Formats: sequence, structure tokens, C-alpha cells
Amino acid sequence: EMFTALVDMEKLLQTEGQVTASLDSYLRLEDERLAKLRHIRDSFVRMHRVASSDIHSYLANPVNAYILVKRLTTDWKTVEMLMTAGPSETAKAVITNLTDLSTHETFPSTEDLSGAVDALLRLQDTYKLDTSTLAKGLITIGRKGDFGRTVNNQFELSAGDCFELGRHSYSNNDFYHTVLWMQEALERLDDEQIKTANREEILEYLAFSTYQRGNIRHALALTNELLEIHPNHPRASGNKAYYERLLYKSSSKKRGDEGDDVPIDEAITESMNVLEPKEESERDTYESLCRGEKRISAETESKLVCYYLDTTKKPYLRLTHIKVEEAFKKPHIVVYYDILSDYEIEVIKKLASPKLKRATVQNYVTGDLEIARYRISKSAWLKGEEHEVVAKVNQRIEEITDLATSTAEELQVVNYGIGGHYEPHYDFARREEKNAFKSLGTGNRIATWLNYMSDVEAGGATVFPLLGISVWPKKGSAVFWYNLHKSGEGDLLTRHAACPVLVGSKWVSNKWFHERGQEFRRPCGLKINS
Ligand SMILES: O=C(O)CCC(=O)C(=O)O
Ligand SMILES: [Fe+2]
Repeated sequence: EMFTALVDMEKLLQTEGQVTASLDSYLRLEDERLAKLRHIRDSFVRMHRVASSDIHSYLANPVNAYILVKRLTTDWKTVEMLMTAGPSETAKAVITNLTDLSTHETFPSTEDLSGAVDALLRLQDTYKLDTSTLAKGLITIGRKGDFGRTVNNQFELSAGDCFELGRHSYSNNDFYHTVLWMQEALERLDDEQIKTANREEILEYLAFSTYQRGNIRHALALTNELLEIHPNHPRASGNKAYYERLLYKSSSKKRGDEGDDVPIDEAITESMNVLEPKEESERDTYESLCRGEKRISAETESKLVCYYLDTTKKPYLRLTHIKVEEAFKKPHIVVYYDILSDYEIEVIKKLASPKLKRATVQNYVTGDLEIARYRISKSAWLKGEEHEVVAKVNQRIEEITDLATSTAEELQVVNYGIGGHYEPHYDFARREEKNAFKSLGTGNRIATWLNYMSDVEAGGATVFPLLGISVWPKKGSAVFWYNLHKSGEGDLLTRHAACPVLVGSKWVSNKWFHERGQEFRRPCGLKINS
């Protein structure tokens, strides 16, 4: 699929170019065909006008008689041919051409379409984007919580697009967004010259979702509007009666009358009207960190420091200055600046691009690798032997961290497309995950090194919900942390996530270090949480 990585989406622009060219040639052929038909029609009209003004003298001329016959035989055949076989033939040639194209992978599938819709809805949710603004193609958010910057766009969503987004929300049981998108679809439909959606269909979804949200009175009004357009609508009158009954019941209840007992209806209306104050979930914290909201105290933050790495004992790095910034103390999470050069990044991206595949996750129970909605990106693995740049980068990471790369996993290169993300997770395997990393035979993932290989225009932070910090991608920099305590126990505070990319493309690469080989580099501790 295409939507999972931005590099693949770039190919779609070429496809769009090819489709445009094919459509151009079809329209040119169609224009020619119609021009021929118009020409024949005009000559028919001219001849008919002249002939009718004086039929006898006109037909007295044998040439004219011949022409008339010819018009109604050969010329008519041509007209028939141009009118019937014409459009489909022209179209057939162009379609064959396009189908040839679509058998190659440059054509998006319906799965890509639904992935793109999913991504838009995820972005709207995570970044609290306003429906109308989004429909106008405008996005107002920047990096690092620098809100208020508007990313401009010339293209807007049609009523039909908004309807599809609403339908998608509906199939996810997300009635809140269904209502927003269906309302937007209705507004847009009013302004459209060529309608891209059907008012009745929108009203039906809108009414039902409005009811699901607990506003029965408004659901009834919308259903009445639907009945005005389509009095015999198969479901509307039943729904109308149902809503009226619910309203009657709740009003008679208020008056103190005992209505008939219809417990289901009441249970629905009552549970819908109660909004319980609930504790902030991990999801809420994660999303607020993605939006760049501050979650650590000024005091904690004030203790974090910047320094230069001591490179005196590091042969390859002795002459370099490496800037380090602490992002958190315990667990110690640090950001290194200017680690990869633009050239190295280009080489790594070039090597990885042809190998990118939808990223997988390990099934917790079976140990199998599978694709999951909570991790949307494409990734590839690069060996040190593949290119001297990869070998050099591995070497550099080894020197900076003092950890052995010989037992580390290969360099994983990841590209996230629009909406691409990785929800909160641990990089290490929990005790109950039996098969994790068994085949590697090098123990658990002791530490994570993550290179940022692009700037991201908006979104795409790496966030740690239990710590309340966000690390923002900066081309060339890297973030590093230990996943395991010295005892070998997993550090539960290292739970982290990659926020959805809102604007731009995010490239990262990472090195996962394993326990074996580090015995003298990071000796074990005896205490559980040391
Ligand atoms: O891309 C990121 O910011 C984090 C990626 C990550 O956590 C992972 O790949 O395990
Ligand atoms: Fe991770």
C-alpha cells in the first residue's frame, strides 16, 4: 500500500501526470469526434435549409439528388459510427492504456483510499483540527507547539469527500465526527454547481448520528427534512415515529406521568446524556504531547542540561564536538546534535527506498510478525557491508554510546507518510512475550538509538507519555535511551510513541542494541531498578 510512506506517495504524483496525459489525449480525440459530428450536422442543416426553400429546383439538379442520397447513406453511417462506436472506442483505447498502467504498482488501491481517509481522521483527532478549516485544505499548527501557522492549500474537499469522511467515521462508530463531517457535507453541497453527494443520504447519516449523540429533538428535525424530500423513504418514517416516542416519554417522565415501560429506549437516552468526568487516559496525554503541550514541571525542566560529549577517548571522534542535550534525567534520555550529514542521510535514504515495506509488529501471543493499524510506516534494514556510509554510521553510534554494534540489529530505516504514526509501545520485550528476539540469540533490546533524517513541517514528534516529554525531529540529530535497567528488568517509564505526521515527510533510522556483548561496557546491577 501507498499511504504508509511518503516516498511512495511521490510516485502517485507521476501516476497523476500519466493519467492527466491520457485524459488529455482522450479529450482531444473526443473533441475531434464531436467536431466531425458538428461539421456533418452543419452541412445537413445548410443543405436542408437550401433544399426546403425550393425543393423542386433543388432536386432538379442531379448533383444535389446525389448529395441527398449520399447524406442519408454514407454520411449517416459515419454519423452512426461516430455517435455509437465513437466514444466507447476512443475510451477503450485510453482505458486499455490506463489499465496497463494500473497493473503496475503506481496505481493506488481502494485500501490506499481508505488508509488516506483514516489518516485524515486520525490527524483531525490528534491535532484537534477544525472540520471546516480542514475541508478548506487549511492546516493550522506548527512544530514544537508553535500553533497558529497556517499551511496554505489551493484545494478543498468536495461535499462528496466530506460525506466519505463522515461515512468512515460512522463505520468506526465515531458519531461525533460523523455529525461534523455530514454537516460540512450539507453546507458544501449547497454551494456546488455539480453536486458530488446526495442530500438524502447525508441527512439519513446525520439524523441517526445526531440521535446517537443524544440530541433526539434535532435528529427528529433532520428526519422531517428528509421526509420532505423523500416522503416514501424506507426508513425515515419508522425513525420519526421512534424519535417522537422517545421525546414523548422523556417529557411525560418530566411531568411525573408513568409511561409504558420501555427500558431499552430509556437506557439509551439516559446513558447518552450523562458525561462522567474521567481520568486522563494515556491516549489523552499522548495526543497532548503530540500537539506540543508542556507536561513537565518548570522545576524538572530547569535541571536538564546541555554539554559537549567527552570525545578524548574516542579515536574516530576525537576531533569533533558533539553537542548533547538532556531530555529527561531518569530514565536518562539524551539528544545528540549534528550526528549525520546531509550526504549520509541521502545515501541511507537511497539505499533503503527500493526495499521499503510496510512495517510490522510482533504479535504478543503468537510471536508472529504482522501489520497493525497502530504502526503505520514503511521500513527497510541496512547492513554495514552494504555501503561504507552505513558502516561509518554504525561505528559512530558505537563510539558515542560505548555499546557494541556487533550484537545490535541492522540499521532500520523508516519513512512515515501523512498520518503515519506508531502508538505508545516499548522497544524491549516483556517477560511474557515468549518468542521475542529468540532467533537473534542476543537477549533483549537494551537501548534504542534513533536518528532523525528529516525535519518535519508539523507533527511527528517522539513522545514519552509517562514522562511527559516530546522530542522533535531535527534533521541530523539523534535520541538515545536505555530500555532496560542495569538489572536487565525493562524500564516501564520508557514507553514512547511516534506522533502522526501532519505536514511533510518523516524519515528516521534506528539501531537497537542488545544485551549480549555489553557485559563489560554496561555491567549488570544487582538492584532491581538501578
Ligand atoms: O519514529 C519515532 O519517532 C519513534 C519510532 C519508534 O519508536 C520505533 O520505531 O520503535
Ligand atoms: Fe520504539
